[in-house]
Amino acid sequence: MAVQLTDNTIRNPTSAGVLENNDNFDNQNNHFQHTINSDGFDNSNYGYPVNPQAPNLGLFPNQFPTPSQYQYPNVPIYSNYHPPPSQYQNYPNSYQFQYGYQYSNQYPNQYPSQYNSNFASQHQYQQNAPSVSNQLLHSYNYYNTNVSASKNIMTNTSATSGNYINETFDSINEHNTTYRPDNANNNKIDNYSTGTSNFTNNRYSNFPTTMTSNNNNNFSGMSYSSKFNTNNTNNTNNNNNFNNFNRNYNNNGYNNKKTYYNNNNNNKSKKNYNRYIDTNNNVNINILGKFINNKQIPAPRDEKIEYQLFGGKKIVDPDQKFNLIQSHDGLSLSAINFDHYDEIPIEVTGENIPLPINSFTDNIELNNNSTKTYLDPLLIQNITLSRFNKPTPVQRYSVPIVLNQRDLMACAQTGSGKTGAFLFPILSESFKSGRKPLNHDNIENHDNNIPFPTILILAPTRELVSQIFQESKKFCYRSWLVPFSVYGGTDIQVQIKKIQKHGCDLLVATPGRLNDLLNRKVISLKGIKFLVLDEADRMLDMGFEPQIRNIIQNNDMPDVLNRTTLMFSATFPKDIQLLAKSFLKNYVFLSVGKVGSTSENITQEVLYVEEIDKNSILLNIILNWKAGLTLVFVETKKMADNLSIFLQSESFPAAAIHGDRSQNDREKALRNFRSGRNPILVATAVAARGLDIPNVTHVINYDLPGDIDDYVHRIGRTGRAGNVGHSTAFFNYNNKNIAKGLVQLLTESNQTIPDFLLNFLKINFNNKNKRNVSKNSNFIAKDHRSFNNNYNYNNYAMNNQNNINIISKNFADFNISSNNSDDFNSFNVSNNDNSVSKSFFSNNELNINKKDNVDNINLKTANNFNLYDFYQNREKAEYFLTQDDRNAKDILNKKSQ
Ligand SMILES: Nc1ncnc2c1ncn2[C@@H]1O[C@H](COP(=O)(O)OP(=O)(O)OP(=O)(O)O)[C@@H](O)[C@H]1O
Repeated sequence: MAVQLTDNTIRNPTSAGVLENNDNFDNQNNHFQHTINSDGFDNSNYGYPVNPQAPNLGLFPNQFPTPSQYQYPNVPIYSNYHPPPSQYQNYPNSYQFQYGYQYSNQYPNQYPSQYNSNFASQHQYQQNAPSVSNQLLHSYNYYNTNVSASKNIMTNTSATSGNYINETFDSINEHNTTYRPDNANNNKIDNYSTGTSNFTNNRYSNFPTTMTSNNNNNFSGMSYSSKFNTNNTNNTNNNNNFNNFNRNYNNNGYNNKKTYYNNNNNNKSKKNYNRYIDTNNNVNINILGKFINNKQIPAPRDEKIEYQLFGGKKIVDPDQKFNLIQSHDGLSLSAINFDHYDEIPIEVTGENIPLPINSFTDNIELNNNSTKTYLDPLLIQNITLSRFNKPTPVQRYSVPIVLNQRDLMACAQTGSGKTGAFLFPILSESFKSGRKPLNHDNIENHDNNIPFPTILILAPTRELVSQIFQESKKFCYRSWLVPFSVYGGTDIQVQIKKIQKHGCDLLVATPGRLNDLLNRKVISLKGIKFLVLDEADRMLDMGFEPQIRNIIQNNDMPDVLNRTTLMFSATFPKDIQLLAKSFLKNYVFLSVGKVGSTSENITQEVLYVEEIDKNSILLNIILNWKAGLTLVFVETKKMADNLSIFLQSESFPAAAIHGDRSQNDREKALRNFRSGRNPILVATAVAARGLDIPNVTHVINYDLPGDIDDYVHRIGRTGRAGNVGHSTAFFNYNNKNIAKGLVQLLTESNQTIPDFLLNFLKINFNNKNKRNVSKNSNFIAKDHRSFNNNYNYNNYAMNNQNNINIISKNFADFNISSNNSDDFNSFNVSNNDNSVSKSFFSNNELNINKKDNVDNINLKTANNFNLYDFYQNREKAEYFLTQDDRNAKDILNKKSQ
């Protein structure tokens, strides 16, 4: 078959595969229609681009026109094609360009963005690569590429799985690029005679295996993983400026050491290199400080370890707005913008709340005796090495609260620095005061081989434990504390051996593995001074609560009065707050508001997508996504596997992470995601909380979770620490349960609410149950104790019982609290005769007579006040209270007048 060519189409001039004259442009469908003769050409590699003026490029080199023959005189803008016809969406997959020169600065840049993002997928440029910006490139091959002077290639671009073979780059500029070719051989990044090459903020892995003649280059803010070997023949590394140049290849060696040190005039001071990051639990005893005569003696500084931990040159500039930080794996850098942080509203409730600090070096008021303290100087040094210039809001408040020995329940945005908020005060205090002295009995019974940590941090997932451990290592540097982490999926015997060999003062653990170690009696909790529950609401929900209770109450950990207990999360539902109180004493509740902070930094989009359409819509989104890492959440492990296989079959470098994968596979998937090797990660809820991965630019809720708090944590994997991010959620009827919460959250975060979602609410909930959607709600969670609100009925709710309060009319809000846990002793509602509870209620005229129900909800005596049982029987209890709703409400209102 033959079709018409338009006049201005440049014909393939070669003898093989000449197009016939009657090829033509289809105006109606806006694409170039042509068919190829039976000459060996394949339609899939032929027929695009859509530009009627563009040439048709053949598949084989000898069918290519010479460069001059396919210059585009007037490359049209395709902005009218929206959305692009589906047949163009894959343009130009599987193309091979022998000469790419004419494409630079012309074709890709003028192509509309929806095409651009797809540009160069699986392409081979055998000569002269084009300039490419904001692209997601995968399977990108450069052969024998020559880029002429001062071309920007790969700006804000993510390139993976490419081949870079025999290249010569002449003065190129690369910025903010993730770059992971598979086979990078014999590459030259040279400056011949023209300007200087600039490489800034790029992430490289597996590249280049060999790099020669590095002259006058400026490498700054770079991260390389895998080998970066300049140690080859004719190597003349002169006058290069390696600034903040981090390499991480997991202890595989430091191949180019000799080269760097032997060459001339390189700004190569050792401290500009990060040679490797030790991701293992190995303890380097050389950097352990001592605690002698009630004083910490820090170990001497060690440059090598400092580069491992903190990754490069210290940047201390008090005036700079942007604070460069390094990721946990040393693979990338990102900037924190603190501009909005001062506007964030903070609500702190509780008794005698200590004043916040404004800088890490501020004096801290101690309430007890009006003396002052300060953060330990060693800790401040480590904070400085981490390039944290000033505390985030949650840190400003938590530091003095904890140093005043107060328990804390803190609720702050995802990515707002909660890890530092608990580590800083705890470590500072521990640096100053050492281990908890064991009492006589304890010493006698203490087996020397059994470590008794001072600090216990519990977190719900292995990955999060590992991340907190990495952070702990930084801030414990040179101190007397040995940090250690334990989590499932790893050899427990190896862990036991290590922990017994090195000891352990700061333990980060998942509850399951810690219970296992406690059962084997290889660790003791009797020295615990500080207990932290990170992601506390998750830790106390139905899944984890029994394990947590076992660790805290059924082992040898000091009781609540003899330890400091801290709970952190970005979400704190009311029922969990009630439950949590049994682990806390007279705590301060800290809520860091959301306005102007992370929640607005994340642009949230909700699309109506039926199940059957999810895959194709996902593909479309990924194809059109700009640079960065994409995290896709699904509900089931099976779905995670299936979806990642599907994406791989579509040539997308995706991996899956979920609880059924081996720990090795989980870690590998995460590592490859962080490094950009697999820039798409399909995950179950296992990756929803806490993980701090720089460069996650897009979170996609392929399946929405059932709970709005889970949604908050999931989208919080992007837009971290003041950076911006984007989230897309696929919504359909199956997500009915989350609709109201979603609308509320979108409203509160100033996001656009799609009409379909509002209609959905109207139809399905008839607006009757619509929750109060308030734009003014600046806080994720409120303190649900009495003094947090206007209904403060101290001395009222219960005769002779101070501090026992009723704050609201329904059971979920029905809150019995005490500022003094001893009060519970007299609050003996577990008596079967119900006398105390009866008198409690009748004194307050609440008139609740159903004593059977009181028995059923099984409130126990004060010392062992078991809100868990209370919670378990919630359904019954709710019934019980709603009967008397009206009375209760009336009385409360009366009293508040
Ligand atoms: N004071 C600070 N200055 C600069 N960077 C900081 C500071 N505190 C924390 N960061 C960085 O901000 C990022 C987010 O911190 P972190 O992981 O502690 O957040 P988070 O509040 O625990 O988030 P999530 O709720 O998701 O667990 C990290 O990369 C951390 O290194």
